[in-house]
Amino acid sequence: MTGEATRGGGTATSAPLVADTIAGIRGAVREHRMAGRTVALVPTMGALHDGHLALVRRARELADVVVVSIFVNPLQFGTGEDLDRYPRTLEADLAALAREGVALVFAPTAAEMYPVGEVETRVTAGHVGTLYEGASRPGHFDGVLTVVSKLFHIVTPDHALFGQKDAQQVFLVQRMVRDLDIPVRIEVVPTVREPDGLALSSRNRYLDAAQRRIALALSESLAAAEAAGADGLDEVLAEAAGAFGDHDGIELDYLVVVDPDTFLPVVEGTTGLARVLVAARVGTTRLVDNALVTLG
Ligand SMILES: Nc1ncnc2c1ncn2[C@@H]1O[C@H](COP(=O)(O)OP(=O)(O)OP(=O)(O)O)[C@@H](O)[C@H]1O
Ligand SMILES: CC(C)(CO)[C@@H](O)C(=O)[O-]
Ligand code: BAL
Repeated sequence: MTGEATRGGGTATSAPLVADTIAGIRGAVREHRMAGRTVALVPTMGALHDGHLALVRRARELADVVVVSIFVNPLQFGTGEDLDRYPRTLEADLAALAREGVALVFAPTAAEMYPVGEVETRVTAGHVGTLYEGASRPGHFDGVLTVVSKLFHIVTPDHALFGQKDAQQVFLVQRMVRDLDIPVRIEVVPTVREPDGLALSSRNRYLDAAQRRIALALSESLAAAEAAGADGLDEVLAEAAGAFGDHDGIELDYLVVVDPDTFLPVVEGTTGLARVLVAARVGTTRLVDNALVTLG
């Protein structure tokens, strides 16, 4: 790697090597490959928390070398969304990754990833990409899949890790890998929660104390859904929606129960495993969560 392509820091044994160019990370990965080492990629947008670190820890179990990418991808943000205010905490992120023994960090600029500005060629997420998160954030999943596919081409990992918290993203990434024959194994890591149930999320930083309490409606709605599973879909939806009735200051965006295999909504009378997806706005902050339920 060239000096320009890297930003080290700390001791050589514990601090990750940080590449901000595609050539730099490719060169660093190539060196590990030549030494016969396997590689796992953890794609993130930074502002790291214990959810991200759970992905990193699992990645360390799966491969010899862990690459964490930190990139707030403009392509997956719509007009009026929080691209500009999204938390950027690179120094703290690097310190956390050093403690986790991460070898390599890829932290490119937008100009490095998209040198001509808008990209003309994109991966399309298809019909499921237009539902739920995709309905509220048009183009979001095309942006996610495009950058994830670029990251796969740049890092060429054996394994890539994603959090179950973003369930629709997981489904679409897995399908992209299958549809496009990308030679990477996708590992899904369970959602890490606060002791009171709130799913960890970088966007939780936007919440004040009162909003933080109100945001518990998401995990409470999922707990209500799980408890009502035996009574079937209509009860699950009614019980889960009830958790939002108890709170002012939160606006339900969607609450839906989907078939885990197709990610399409299930109909009343369906039995077996299904996934409840929920999204809500607390003030100006959008939060998502999901859980498995057994229907019938
Ligand atoms: N609580 C969590 N548990 C497990 N994985 C998580 C959790 N939160 C995020 N992840 C995963 O970490 C990866 C990077 O996510 P990202 O950087 O967008 O963080 P985030 O907390 O989801 O941020 P945001 O608030 O923007 O949704 C994704 O695969 C995501 O699913
Ligand atoms: C996968 C990802 C890093 C792509 O930008 C992002 O969508 C995220 O952090 O979940
Ligand atoms: N964690 C999902 C990425 C996003 O909200 O843009």
